[in-house]
Amino acid sequence: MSDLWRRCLERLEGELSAEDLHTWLMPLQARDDTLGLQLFAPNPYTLDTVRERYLPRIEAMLTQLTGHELSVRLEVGSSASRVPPRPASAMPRPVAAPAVAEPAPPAPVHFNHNLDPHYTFETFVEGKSNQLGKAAAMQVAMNPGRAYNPLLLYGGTGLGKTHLMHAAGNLMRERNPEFKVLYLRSEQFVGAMIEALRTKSMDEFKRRFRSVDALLIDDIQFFAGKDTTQEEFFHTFNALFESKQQIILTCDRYPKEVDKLEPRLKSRLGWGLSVAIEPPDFETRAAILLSKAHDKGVAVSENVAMLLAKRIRSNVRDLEGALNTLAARANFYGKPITTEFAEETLRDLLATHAQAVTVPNIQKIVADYYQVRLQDLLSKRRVRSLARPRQIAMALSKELTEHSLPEIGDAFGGRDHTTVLHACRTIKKLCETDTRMRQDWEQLIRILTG
Ligand SMILES: Nc1ncnc2c1ncn2[C@@H]1O[C@H](COP(=O)(O)OP(=O)(O)OP(=O)(O)O)[C@@H](O)[C@H]1O
Repeated sequence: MSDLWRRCLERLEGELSAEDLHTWLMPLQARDDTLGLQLFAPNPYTLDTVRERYLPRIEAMLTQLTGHELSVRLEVGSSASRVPPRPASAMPRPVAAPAVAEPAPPAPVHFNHNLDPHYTFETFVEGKSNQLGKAAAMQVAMNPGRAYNPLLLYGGTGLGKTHLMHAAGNLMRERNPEFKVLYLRSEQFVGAMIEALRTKSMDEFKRRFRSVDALLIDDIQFFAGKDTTQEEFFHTFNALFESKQQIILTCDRYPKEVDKLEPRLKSRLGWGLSVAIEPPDFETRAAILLSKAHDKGVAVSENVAMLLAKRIRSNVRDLEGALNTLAARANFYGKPITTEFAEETLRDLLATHAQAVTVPNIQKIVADYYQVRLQDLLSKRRVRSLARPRQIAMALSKELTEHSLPEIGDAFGGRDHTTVLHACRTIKKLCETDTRMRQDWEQLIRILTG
């Protein structure tokens, strides 16, 4: 690790909470030379957060440590795989003005340059939860504009939608380097449109968006309530669709359920294929961890991967964050990542994830979710409106806590363990056959573990 960065972290340790430090700054890799400091974030999300929340503080601290203002460059990647920064953008500057970071200018919209090369199908771990999404994204990448148009990937945060979208874009480019792929987050689309309106260059805006071979827009739920944007997107969509240019979109839920999204847009989104990306099961979580660790060159045993996969169920981003924290800590202290080291290092984080998942908490959340009274949920009444939520709460208790069947039965008004077992089997079967049930189940897991 860069010595300068290590000293900067040591100083910041006194200022920031341990959780913030571990989640956002420890996972960064650093390289410094006479020209400046380069920080590598493991993913775009960390990069954005560090830039927004911590960059001014980091810059001020570096100025303090070195006595001059130092150029800090932030990018996604790893210090092992990068060439040194170009001198022109990294000259040390004398301290003339106070070390306050200027707000970052809006990112220009460039074709192709905005695809993350690390997000490929090879680095994507397949499991039951994302199989369909991966297959569809691959199909689209092999036959852009022809397989499914638009392809819409939807599901909770941090489950790999962006990864798959980039993977499709990268594969299109690999198969045809001339292919113009434009990826952007929906906020960037909105920003570009506002800018075009302000500078009266809507024609240029339209031309630019309609001249791509594939348009990839992330998190379209942010279009909700933005009528002018939706109007413009609608026209862009039509133009692309008609000339068989590929559209790939992601959304944090099934678009029909997004309020304030125009009905005609919702209907367009349904023309192609919509695929749900669901939270990965235990085995997939462990496999993802091992694969990420391998990619980052971090030695992690199966036991450690299983420990994290068992305790962190919320989403892959959280899992990856935990791995980055572990890697950075192990590097910092020069220690191997054993299960004891992982337990110790991630104690607070694991406790936060475990906290929500108690049987009483599950009961309360399920009662709220189905709008039944807690005392009714725990009562002996057998009406269907209570029986089903009760079975779900029991099955969730088995899935998410370490309690035994008899203990869970006790917690539900002294029921027999066979009743709990029956509940678990019924819910499992229903999840396989009933979409609504599966959505409820996934949603509840997200609420409880998110
Ligand atoms: N199956 C997987 N295999 C490998 N990595 C994965 C997988 N699923 C998710 N990830 C990783 O998890 C992180 C978060 O994924 P991503 O950003 O794609 O989530 P998302 O679903 O787009 O979330 P959001 O809606 O918050 O943008 C990324 O680093 C991604 O590489």
